[in-house]
Amino acid sequence: MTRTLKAAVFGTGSWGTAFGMVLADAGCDVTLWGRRAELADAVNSTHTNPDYLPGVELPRNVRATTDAAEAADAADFTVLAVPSQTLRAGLAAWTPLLAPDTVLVSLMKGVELGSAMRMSEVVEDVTKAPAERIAVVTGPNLAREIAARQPAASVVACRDESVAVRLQTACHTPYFRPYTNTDVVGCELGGAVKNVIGLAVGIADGMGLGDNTKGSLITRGLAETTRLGLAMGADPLTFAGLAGLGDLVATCSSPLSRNHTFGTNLGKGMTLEETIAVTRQTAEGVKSCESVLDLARRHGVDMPITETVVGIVHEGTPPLVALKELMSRSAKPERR
Ligand SMILES: NC(=O)c1ccc[n+]([C@@H]2O[C@H](COP(=O)([O-])OP(=O)(O)OC[C@H]3O[C@@H](n4cnc5c(N)ncnc54)[C@H](O)[C@@H]3O)[C@@H](O)[C@H]2O)c1
Ligand SMILES: O=P(O)(O)OC[C@H](O)CO
Repeated sequence: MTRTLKAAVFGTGSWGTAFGMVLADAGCDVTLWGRRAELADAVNSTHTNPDYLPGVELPRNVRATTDAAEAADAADFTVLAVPSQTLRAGLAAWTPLLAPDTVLVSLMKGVELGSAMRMSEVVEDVTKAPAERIAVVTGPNLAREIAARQPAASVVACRDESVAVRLQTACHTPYFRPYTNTDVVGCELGGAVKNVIGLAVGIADGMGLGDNTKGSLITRGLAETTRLGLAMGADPLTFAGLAGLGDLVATCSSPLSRNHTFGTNLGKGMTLEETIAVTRQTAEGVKSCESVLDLARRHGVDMPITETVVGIVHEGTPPLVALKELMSRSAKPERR
């Protein structure tokens, strides 16, 4: 008889909880770790996460705790689902508690400010685990839709393909179809930069612009993501897949996307402060647009849409002015 796999999920927000549900539906025993005792109690007593996934009934093999050691104990998979900019500090505290040889799984779609590290690099830096034991799950996976068990595909990326296959099996359900990939750099960049492009498309939507603008931003957004990926050693084909185009389309089309919604509010004329005040959950692109631009500069890559988003979000450039600047750049061939 095969042993039931154990998963610890650090982060009881919308994606940590929804992915915990996927793992549980696939047969794992799942322990969510969160900071607040009331939320852990609610998960254990009502089998719901009323703060992040109200109305969704969680499987009975999902439980929650505020005790990081209890969550981490004997976990085959340690899943990390906190806001990207908080990962380093949280993980430093959890590292001594991690099960030996656990596979570390990042669900996060951001780039660290200052270091410009991708999340798997932060995990490696803090835990000193080998890259072969660090995996990434990414793709068009809006948490609310996954929690409703609507069909979706995803990517499980790890440098060691056998580890990716193990995780693929552990999270494969009738509604969640994970594909493996060994291009961790490309998969992570796809996830992080799509949030920035999602902000840009949201801004355009908020300004009342139409589908030509959206199609152009998505396509040119993918072009600049691919340029950065190539400079960083990623496989350009990754960006035509779920971690690239797939996630970009989902994020840029959906009112469920926090990045898209954040952009829409800015495009409608709300200030950054007003927009932050009405945003309850993590919109990674707001901070990561700066670290993505930092990465682009370090690699000598031109990312005009990302630069435009940084201008609007962090430098107070009015969206209309930023758009005019973007459109008045000198003409160039499509493939350069
Ligand atoms: N929500 C989605 O649809 C979705 C899908 C795919 C990937 N992601 C990515 O997953 C990551 C997590 O997103 P989410 O949607 O679960 O965010 P969320 O805002 O719904 O939840 C974040 C969780 O982290 C906790 N948290 C905040 N600051 C913390 C800290 N300093 N230490 C520990 N915990 C802290 C919050 O209390 C909350 O439980 C992000 O990188 C996001 O881009 C989200
Ligand atoms: O709500 P967002 O904008 O963080 O997007 C959620 C997921 O990343 C979509 O795949």
